[in-house]
Amino acid sequence: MAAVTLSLVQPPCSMCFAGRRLRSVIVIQAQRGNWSKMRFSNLFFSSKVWKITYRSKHSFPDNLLEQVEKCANARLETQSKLISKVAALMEYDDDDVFDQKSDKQVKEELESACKRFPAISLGYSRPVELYSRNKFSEEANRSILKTPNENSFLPTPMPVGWLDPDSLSGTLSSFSPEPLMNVREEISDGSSFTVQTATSEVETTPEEEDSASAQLFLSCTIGSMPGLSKRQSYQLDTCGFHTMRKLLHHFPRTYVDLQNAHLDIEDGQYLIFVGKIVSSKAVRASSSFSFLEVIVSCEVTGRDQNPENLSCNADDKVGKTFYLHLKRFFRGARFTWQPFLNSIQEKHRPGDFVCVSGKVKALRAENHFEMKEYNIDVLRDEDESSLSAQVRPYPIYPAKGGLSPKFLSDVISRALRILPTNMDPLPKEITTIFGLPSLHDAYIGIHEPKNLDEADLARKRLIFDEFFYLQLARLYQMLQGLGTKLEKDVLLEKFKNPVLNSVYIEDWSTLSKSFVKALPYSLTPSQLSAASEIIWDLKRPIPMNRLLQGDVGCGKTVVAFLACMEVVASGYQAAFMAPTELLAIQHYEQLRDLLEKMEGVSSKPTIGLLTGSTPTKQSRMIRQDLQSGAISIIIGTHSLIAEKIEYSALRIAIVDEQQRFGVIQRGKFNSKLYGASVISKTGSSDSDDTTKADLNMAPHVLAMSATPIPRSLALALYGDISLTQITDMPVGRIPVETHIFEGNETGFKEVYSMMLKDLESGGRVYLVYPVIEQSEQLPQLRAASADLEVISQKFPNYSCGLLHGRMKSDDKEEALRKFRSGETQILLSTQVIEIGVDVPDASMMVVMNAERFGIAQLHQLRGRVGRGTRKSKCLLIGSTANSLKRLNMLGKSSDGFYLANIDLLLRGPGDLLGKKQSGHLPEFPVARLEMDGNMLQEAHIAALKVLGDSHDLEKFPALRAELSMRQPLCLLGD
Ligand SMILES: Nc1ncnc2c1ncn2[C@@H]1O[C@H](COP(=O)(O)OP(=O)(O)OP(=O)(O)O)[C@@H](O)[C@H]1O
Repeated sequence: MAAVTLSLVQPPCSMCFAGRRLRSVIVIQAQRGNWSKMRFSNLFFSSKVWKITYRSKHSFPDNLLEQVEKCANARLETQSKLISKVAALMEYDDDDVFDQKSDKQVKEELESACKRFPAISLGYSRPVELYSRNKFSEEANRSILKTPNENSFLPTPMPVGWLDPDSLSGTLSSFSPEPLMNVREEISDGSSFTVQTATSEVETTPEEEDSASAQLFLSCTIGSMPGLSKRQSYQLDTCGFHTMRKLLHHFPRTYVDLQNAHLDIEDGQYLIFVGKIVSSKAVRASSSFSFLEVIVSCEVTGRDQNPENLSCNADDKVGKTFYLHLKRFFRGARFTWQPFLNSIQEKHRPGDFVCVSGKVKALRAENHFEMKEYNIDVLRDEDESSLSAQVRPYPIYPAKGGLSPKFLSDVISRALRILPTNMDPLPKEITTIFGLPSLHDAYIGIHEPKNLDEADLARKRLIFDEFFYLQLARLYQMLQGLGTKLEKDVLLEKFKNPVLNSVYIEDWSTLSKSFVKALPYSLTPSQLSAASEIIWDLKRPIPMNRLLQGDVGCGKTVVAFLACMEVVASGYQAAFMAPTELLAIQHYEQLRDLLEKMEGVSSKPTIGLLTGSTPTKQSRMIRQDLQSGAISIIIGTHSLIAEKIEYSALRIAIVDEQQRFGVIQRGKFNSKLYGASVISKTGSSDSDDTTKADLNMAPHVLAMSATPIPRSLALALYGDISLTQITDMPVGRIPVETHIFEGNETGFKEVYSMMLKDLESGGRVYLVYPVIEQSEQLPQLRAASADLEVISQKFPNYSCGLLHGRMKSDDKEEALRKFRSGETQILLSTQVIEIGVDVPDASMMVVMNAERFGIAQLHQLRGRVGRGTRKSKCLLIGSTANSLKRLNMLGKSSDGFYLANIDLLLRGPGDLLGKKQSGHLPEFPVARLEMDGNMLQEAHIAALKVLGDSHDLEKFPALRAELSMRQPLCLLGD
């Protein structure tokens, strides 16, 4: 049997609960038939226990009974002490049961009781505090949760300790609510009844106290919410609703259109009725199951829609009486007690006017409907009915952790009643500018909207908050890293007017100018302005953080090379990090060739290549050269940020954003601050800007995105980054022709014939497959390895190569080299070639099972061809006729940004960015980046405005507190 440990040294509030629990235990155990063992000095009290419990057959916890029994033979004071407990549990005043004693007597009694009942540790709290049910929550609790409406949401005056069936019924099925199991824990855990806030330090002045405490509301623990039983708060807490914020952020999944009842009710409709209770019956169905059935009769009037009655006057209204059977079920022995059943039955009195809303289910009898999930409000009089039966959206909540939607909606509704109106941390100015409701109204609007527009506006505000705090945190963190107010102002200004500054080519370094001269083509206007913008940044003593965006094949790499040249010209080092080894090698070779062609430069930059496959000895030498400054541009993969790598004077890190170079990696580059002593050997510095302050500056970061990321996504991913876009294509590019085929016999026949034609005219063909090996699970997928033989046989006059991720690095490079040089004319590959592979002579891209790839991905693949002057084609083969629809979109547009936006809408950001990158996207509970991207930009502007007004948010303490709560700095990386 469960042992009960009662600690009397608990805080008063918890004692009150401990008492209630103990009472429950006594009642339950007495119900089990042990009531007769109890000895009480007060006969009336004894009979009360008997009355309540006579029907039941439970057993009493031994030790408690023993104590009570022993008490009967003990001294009067000891006896009365225990009886006092029980009496209070049974809601009687001490005075009814025993006489008041002097302090001395009490003290003596306490000491002797401690000896006699080791299971009970007695303290010095006044018993009355322990049992006073009025001290349900603490004063501090109230100071935060108090509102004018509060009283109406305090617990209904049911017998103390009894569970409110209305709110608990839903939870019972999923929890095993064995009341005894939690007794020890609940009694001993008194601390949870004090107000606990999950806030970090919040600094407020006395004047702000009021609003600050209102803002703290959201951080109050769920246990501090008035009107919840300890059990309910425990259940809520266990299911993740630790704070009021968590609870209020359990948003409705959807809303159904709640309409006023009409004459032609259909099964499954959500309707509102106003009517009169006809009967209310609570029935004990078995020893552990009971139910309540309330029948409400409702008169509904309206025009008769029956065609047979069309002869009637159109203005004539007819009436019908509907009977609603509202049913609620209770599982658990304690819900079968007659007093409990009486109490719930009495809550709904026949004759009461009520407003009922919920989903109807037709019963067999005509005009009779059942409602299992419903809301019922008792109206004061019949006149109120017209007011109550207003059409409104009916929120449908998702269940969570076993808590039923009904229970959650009830608790949320209670929380809304005590929501302070002045809880909004956002400055009023911001909400006004962006036309947003206050936070209070947003919570009300999302949970209990009067109409769908209100719900929509509320959602807008909540989305705005999600985006706003993300932006604010990122910008705030950046500002913290800057020293002077001026620097901060300049940075914010730069974000407000992003395309602000650039350096004309005349002012570029000699090295950069010579590099431009060495190019076999002239830069496009877009490339020029991108390079100028970047070079302007490079000349400033603030670390650059820029994203270079441009459609596939637009020529981003050469712009990045120019940034390297500029840095090297100032006597510093540059690191260029590629996502794959293949690309690192490609960039290295491209740069090496261009440098070779460079003329009129006394000392050319020295370059190095470092990847995971670089032999140990060689990599050691490269590391040494980096440390000494002998290498001025290093190209490689992730190995560039390995711990052992030390740079002598790293000034810029260029990163291909395919790998989503997050703040954490950026931090790694930051940790590679160069030592002031060593300056790169190429230091033919034509800039005198190098100051001492420069030497300790974190490197500039230039990220390159081959995926044209819609601006909203870029903001969500980076927030703090400046954008540079290349919007034009090199001159002479011929748009790639896109053809879509169904992967049937005819389709393939046509594809092969087009391939042959292209090969005959000297072209080179990529064949891209979704998988390397054929799989039994997905036999419809063509596999690169398996197809090598088939294709070789089909095109016997041409040689085929194979390239996939499982090959060794050398083999991959060899396969690509052969294809680039023309030794092989057909390259069967997986999507490893999707990123950055540049073979200008390739003229045809064939994608097998194209529906397996995202639109943005296919656009990237298509970008592998048409990079030279040859007319190129892209053939997309869909497995089924159905899959062709989506592929057709590619046929219609070659604009990467347009396609990326479509992909974002169709498949969400995860697919657009690929698993690796989308893993870095923040999670937004209500916002969908693909739908709400515009709001992100508004939030960005708002964050800039707020920080512009107060760099460290000193003017907005509430906002700062909220920010620290929402965005712990550890989440922001670095
Ligand atoms: N202004 C230009 N005129 C002609 N050709 C150019 C120009 N700029 C770059 N190129 C060439 O265009 C091809 C593609 O350039 P690059 O690889 O830099 O593109 P990218 O934007 O990085 O593409 P991807 O997104 O595929 O990585 C290269 O062969 C490059 O030499």
